[in-house]
Amino acid sequence: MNIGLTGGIASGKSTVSQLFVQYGARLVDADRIAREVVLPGSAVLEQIAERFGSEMLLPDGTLDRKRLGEIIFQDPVERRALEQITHPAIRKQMMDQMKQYELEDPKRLVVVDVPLLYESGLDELFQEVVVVYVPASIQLERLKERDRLTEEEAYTRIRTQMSLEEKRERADWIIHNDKDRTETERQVRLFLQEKGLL
Ligand SMILES: CC(C)(COP(=O)(O)OP(=O)(O)OC[C@H]1O[C@@H](n2cnc3c(N)ncnc32)[C@H](O)[C@@H]1O)[C@@H](O)C(=O)NCCC(=O)NCCS
Ligand SMILES: Nc1ncnc2c1ncn2[C@@H]1O[C@H](COP(=O)(O)OP(=O)(O)OP(=O)(O)O)[C@@H](O)[C@H]1O
Repeated sequence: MNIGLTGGIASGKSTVSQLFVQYGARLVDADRIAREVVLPGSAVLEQIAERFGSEMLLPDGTLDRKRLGEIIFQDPVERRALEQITHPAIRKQMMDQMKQYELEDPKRLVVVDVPLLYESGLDELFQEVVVVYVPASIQLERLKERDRLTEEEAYTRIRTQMSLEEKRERADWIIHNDKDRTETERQVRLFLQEKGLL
């Protein structure tokens, strides 16, 4: 079985993914793939340098993620341009990994963590979509704290994504991550029990 796991920025997707892994699932992580497809020497990194300028590369040839982030989270045109370059490669790699894991062990759960799952219209690819939900105030606080952002910077990033309320409405299953990690783990176990996976 496969599930698509999504939510908002800093709502707790990685935290919940790791819990699924603890209970035996295999994980496909779109953020991680997004980092792999821009490694030095890749066609994607070359296209980014062409479109955004070679000043997007650090002296060691890797992508200056902070600098590119400052541009794309503020400007929808630039963001679209980056997505058009990166998303096809990310999607292909994601689907390849998912299919390979399913072939290797058809009974084992495959969790695919995709931040922009609904925004990119990928919900039909998965048997079920699980949304990791937190109220907006907690999302803002956790994002500010984790990424050392000001209130304004954190808001700007949150606003680039579909609201968590809308994602929650579309979800097949919701995991509430506003309490402590033990409570979140209880909900992960409940999901696995319901699906006969625990
Ligand atoms: C702009 C980049 C270089 C900034 O890197 P940085 O290391 O600061 O952030 P990181 O990649 O860890 O992303 C953190 C979170 O930002 C959010 N985010 C990233 N890209 C986008 C986007 N295009 N639109 C909205 N939210 C985004 C996601 O919630 C993600 O989990 C990077 O996010 C990127 O390459 N984005 C384009 C690829 C993409 O869309 N990735 C996200 C889904 S696969
Ligand atoms: N139940 C919780 N209680 C307290 N802090 C939490 C909880 N769950 C997650 N966090 C913290 O909130 C922050 C965001 O969590 P996490 O990194 O899992 O989110 P994410 O959705 O994967 O983020 P991104 O979209 O940026 O990849 C982290 O600093 C994490 O340690």
